[in-house]
Amino acid sequence: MRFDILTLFPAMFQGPLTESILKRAQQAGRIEIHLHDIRQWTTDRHRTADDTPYGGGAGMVMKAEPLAAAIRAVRAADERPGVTILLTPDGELLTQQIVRELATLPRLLLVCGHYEGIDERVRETLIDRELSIGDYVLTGGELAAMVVVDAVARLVPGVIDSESIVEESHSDFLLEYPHYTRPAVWEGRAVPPVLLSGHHGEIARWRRAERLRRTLVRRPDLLARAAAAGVLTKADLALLAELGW
Ligand SMILES: CN(C)c1cccc(CNc2ccc(C(N)=O)cn2)c1
Repeated sequence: MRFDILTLFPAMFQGPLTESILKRAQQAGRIEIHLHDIRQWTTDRHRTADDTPYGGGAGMVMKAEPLAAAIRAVRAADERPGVTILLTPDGELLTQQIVRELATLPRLLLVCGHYEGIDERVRETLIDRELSIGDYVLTGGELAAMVVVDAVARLVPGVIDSESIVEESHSDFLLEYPHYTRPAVWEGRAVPPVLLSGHHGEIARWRRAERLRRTLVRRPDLLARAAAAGVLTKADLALLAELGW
């Protein structure tokens, strides 16, 4: 899978995309990440990529010409079809479902807006999809782009061993069960005995119950979605009834 990132600050990506899993994935050729400095497509002496908003108001808006030229040039750099995504607080909220969908694509172009955003005419003509990583405003789309690359890349085959793809959390809407490892007692706190029992059926039941209980307490909204999606079994519903749901 190929990621193209269009940004005014390519240096911001050193670190998250050049270390650990994403670095190894690139070395192994599972993913390619290409960074593009939008300023490369400015044409004036001052390399102007943003300007004041028509109609007045604070902040700056990213200019259409350099951004459009950059998107078109980057798209043309590889024949694989890609989806061009703008990271913006106004976008569709990113979920694991969307991440799974994006991970099936051959290519993603991520546009990192800055300041107060980008000229609307670029959004209308060249942006295929707008995504937000959460309801908060950042100084730029770069961190949001890194989150998208991280979440999507980890689902690309061969990037992490399939066993450790903890797809269950959030794939059926339920939160994770609690995890423990050695020592069996730590500062006087013992690991739940069922986990040391070796009874795999009981362990599975205990884990499912914990996922339901934690989701009920922390994310009742996810529980409602799980019910609507029909992923709760009769046993789940019985247990949730006992918990007062
Ligand atoms: C309209 N506006 C302020 C704006 C428009 C486009 C880009 C930017 C750059 N900042 C971002 C980007 C993404 C996110 C997110 N939540 O994904 C938060 N902040 C801001």
